[in-house]
Amino acid sequence: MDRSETASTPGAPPPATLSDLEERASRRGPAFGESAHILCDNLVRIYKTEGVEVVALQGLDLLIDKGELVAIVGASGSGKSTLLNVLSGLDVPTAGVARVAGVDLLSMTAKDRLRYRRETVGFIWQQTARNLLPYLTAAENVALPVRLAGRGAKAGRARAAELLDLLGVAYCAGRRPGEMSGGEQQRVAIAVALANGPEVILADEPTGELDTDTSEDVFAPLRTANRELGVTAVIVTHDDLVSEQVDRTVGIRDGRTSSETLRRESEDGGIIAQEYAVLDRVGRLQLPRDFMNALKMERRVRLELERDHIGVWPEETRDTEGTDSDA
Ligand SMILES: Nc1ncnc2c1ncn2[C@@H]1O[C@H](COP(=O)(O)OP(=O)(O)OP(=O)(O)O)[C@@H](O)[C@H]1O
Repeated sequence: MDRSETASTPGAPPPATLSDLEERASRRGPAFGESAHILCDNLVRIYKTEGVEVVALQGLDLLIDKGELVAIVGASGSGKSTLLNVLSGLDVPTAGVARVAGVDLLSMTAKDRLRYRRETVGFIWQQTARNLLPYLTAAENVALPVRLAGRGAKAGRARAAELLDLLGVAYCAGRRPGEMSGGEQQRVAIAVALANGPEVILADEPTGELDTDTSEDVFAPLRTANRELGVTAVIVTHDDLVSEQVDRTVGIRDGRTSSETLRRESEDGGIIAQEYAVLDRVGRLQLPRDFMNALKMERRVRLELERDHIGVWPEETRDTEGTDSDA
């Protein structure tokens, strides 16, 4: 049957014209992650060294809303630092989409990149010595980015006083890094990262060099910055104290986001933590390795759609009751 026949069939809807199709396309829902503050869509980063390729990020998807405080966890080599380097504008991904606070990280000019690193994101490294200039006092370290952004020495001094006070290290204002403890240096480092009022702060193992008590002293100011200044915060960490106190922990495995733990307060004031597998846009998910090992799942699994869940069985099992191994 050709189109002219359809058009002339009495009672049949008229065929769609080009302008109908255009109008329908423009009515499509919002694009993937359109409202997210941080968006990574199918992010790939391949390092090439001496002819050898290492795929550090293999199609990583991540959405973080404005004002969230998120911990990123994963085994050594899973791609956490690579991800932070991309988000901080230090490194450029090989493919995919990376957008932070509306800035497209793949198409920035050198000038945009400088402005992005100076004003949109703040960064805190694990090594305390890397965050601060050793010959400047705490107040001078915090004032420096403000002055570099062209806001003047007076504004820099005022901002330093305000932030050092907020983060509980006002008493360190006149000290150089060598005259402060590791925890104090990291709190000053957070003040430096916040100096130009960034929309996002990124921290790579900020408590990694500290003992448990001092670790709390550093995590608390990050939470303060997140809650009181509304800054979106992403913290890469191995520290349970940090990962267990945020509302959302994202697990990375083999260069992809694999699982998420969401925490919420229960009615009796306790914390309920629920672990989820991450489902990507086309329906792929990674089963936790320990689940796969426990049921000897390899290569292929059998799926069955139930009324309110999907059953997943190892290939050879014909357990159609699905009582023990529903996923
Ligand atoms: N500059 C580089 N050149 C080549 N390979 C790299 C480079 N940086 C990272 N890699 C490789 O990319 C993969 C991911 O590294 P990445 O540093 O992101 O992992 P990570 O999860 O941060 O690890 P860790 O917890 O040990 O810091 C690893 O296999 C690593 O060896």
